Amino acid sequence: MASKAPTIGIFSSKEAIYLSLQEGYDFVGVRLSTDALKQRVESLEPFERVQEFLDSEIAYHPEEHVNKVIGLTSEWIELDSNDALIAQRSEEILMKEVSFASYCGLSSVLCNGPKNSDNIMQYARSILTLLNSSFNISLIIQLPIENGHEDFFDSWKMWNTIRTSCDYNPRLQIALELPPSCSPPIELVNRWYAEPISMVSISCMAFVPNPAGYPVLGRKLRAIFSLYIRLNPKVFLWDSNVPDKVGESPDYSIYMKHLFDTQPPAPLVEEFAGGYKDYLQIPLQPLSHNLENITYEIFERDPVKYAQYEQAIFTALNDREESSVTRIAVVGAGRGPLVDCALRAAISSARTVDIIALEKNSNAFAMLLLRNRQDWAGKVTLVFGDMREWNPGYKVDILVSELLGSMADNELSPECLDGVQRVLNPVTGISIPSSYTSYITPIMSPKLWSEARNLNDFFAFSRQYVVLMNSVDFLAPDDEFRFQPLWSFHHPNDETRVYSKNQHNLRYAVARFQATNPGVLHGFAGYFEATLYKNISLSTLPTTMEEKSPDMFSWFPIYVPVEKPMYIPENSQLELHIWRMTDGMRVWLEWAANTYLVLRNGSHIHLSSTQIHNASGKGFSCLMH
Ligand SMILES: C[S@@+](CC[C@H](N)C(=O)[O-])C[C@H]1O[C@@H](n2cnc3c(N)ncnc32)[C@H](O)[C@@H]1O
Repeated sequence: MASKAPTIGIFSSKEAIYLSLQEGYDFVGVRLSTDALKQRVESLEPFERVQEFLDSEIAYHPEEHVNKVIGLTSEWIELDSNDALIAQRSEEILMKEVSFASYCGLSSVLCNGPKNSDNIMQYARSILTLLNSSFNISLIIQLPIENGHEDFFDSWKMWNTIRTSCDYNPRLQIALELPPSCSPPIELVNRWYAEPISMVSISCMAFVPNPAGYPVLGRKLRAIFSLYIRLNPKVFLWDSNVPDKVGESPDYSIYMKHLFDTQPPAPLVEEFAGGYKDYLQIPLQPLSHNLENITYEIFERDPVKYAQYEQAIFTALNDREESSVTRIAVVGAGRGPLVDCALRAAISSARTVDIIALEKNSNAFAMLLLRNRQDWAGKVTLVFGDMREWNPGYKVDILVSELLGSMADNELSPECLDGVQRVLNPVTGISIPSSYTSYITPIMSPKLWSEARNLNDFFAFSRQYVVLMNSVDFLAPDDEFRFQPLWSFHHPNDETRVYSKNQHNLRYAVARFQATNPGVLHGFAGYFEATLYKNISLSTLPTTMEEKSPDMFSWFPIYVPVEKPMYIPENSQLELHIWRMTDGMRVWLEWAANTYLVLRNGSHIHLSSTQIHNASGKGFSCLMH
């Protein structure tokens, strides 16, 4: 279900505003000028200017419902006309209409989209002039999801040129028009989903009567619309007859609200963290910082992660001699949820265990002391300190840890576990997790990229961000190569390969992706899979999470941004170079991307490259101490 109540509006005249609102609409779209303006403009000599509007040319004046009105600019203007005079007059009129709308106190106006891709730069320049001449008002450009051109992406390409020319101005938004007979491919539907759609516009002609005579949308339109509902856009119904009295016009608003109400429930993660959609968070550094109580509390709300750990410990215990006593060390125990898992697994496997809980955060350790007294009857051995310096004088059988970040190793699990594996029985010892692998895919997301830029921080594009991704489109086709593995870590590590200054934990990977459709690279999305024990795993990877750890929401993906968005033409290859670097004190990522055009004969032409981001970890690194 959409998270907010829908906002539904309809075309109206100034006189019918009150009536339309009484009919149940949340806003109305009202013309700003009348046909008299068009007639006067057509009769002007080429050297004459439009000057001020005449009384008969103004269709709207400020009134009490001004906050529920969207101004509709003149449909007949053509910023992208081949005729220079028409283009110039159009810009003049649009400037006047927007200025008048702003004076009236309207917060947004709806403008016709471009029609002529040959003159798209002309259109874009006029829009930028308009944005620069107004400060409070948003320009919503109406664009069809597809414009009937042979190239399905033609309408999107025009938008992309305008948006890029206007330097991603946040007051430039889209009213995505869903024509009654449209049948766009899913790649195009998904592409628009990543764009700043503030409105979906549907002609009232698209409604057809159902058997009971009520207006409804056809199956295809309903399916497309149902996806965009998740963006909480305004819905604008146009082509309607302006009613003279309440109850006269068909019940479009009731039907649209019904459509919102009958959407399938949102994924669990959205119920839990819907407010965090597309919100950039700097990754935690649980090794060098002490986490707050609330952070632990949020971790502990995900039942799936702990169920998987419990199952892994249970299976590992079952694999041990029935009569043996198993020493389990939970390292980085936090407030103790994995200790609970180990205790429950011991009961269900009927094994005798000796549990040690180690934690270096003195605040969380206070909680472990309390829990040991209140919940564990003092049976758990508590150790305060850094696991890398722990010298218990005995070996443990199972080492349980959860030190994973959104790209698996980015919270320095490898560095911590390398340091503590000395205490693991070298022959039969088990590490839970036993391995993990990071995955990556290129993404287009004007939203995430703009959020990073709006941080106004010199190092904004040197960091990675944890994000519940929503306004994102994948640039690689939906096949087995969309998400590519970068590197893995295994525990216990082969000690002969542990070098000084942490050099054995350096990694370098090159991932190559085909892009069949055009797009813009705004960065990469990172995920991980972890094997806890045998076939018991955790996954945040969209292709395997359903099978391995369904409904787990402990980790959002990571956004690895690129500083300059890079246009990706159709049939090109995208190459990511990514390094996990370390100097023995810190660990950081560096990354860069290249694009190549793939010719029919299979040869590649280099198109462009990004800089290497975060060189020497100058912008962002994780401290090892
Ligand atoms: C992601 S939290 C997990 C907490 C808990 N095990 C859970 O699953 O809810 C990681 C914990 O490991 C601790 N930690 C990280 N590095 C550590 C180290 N080198 N030695 C001891 N504790 C560490 C942190 O303080 C934090 O409490």
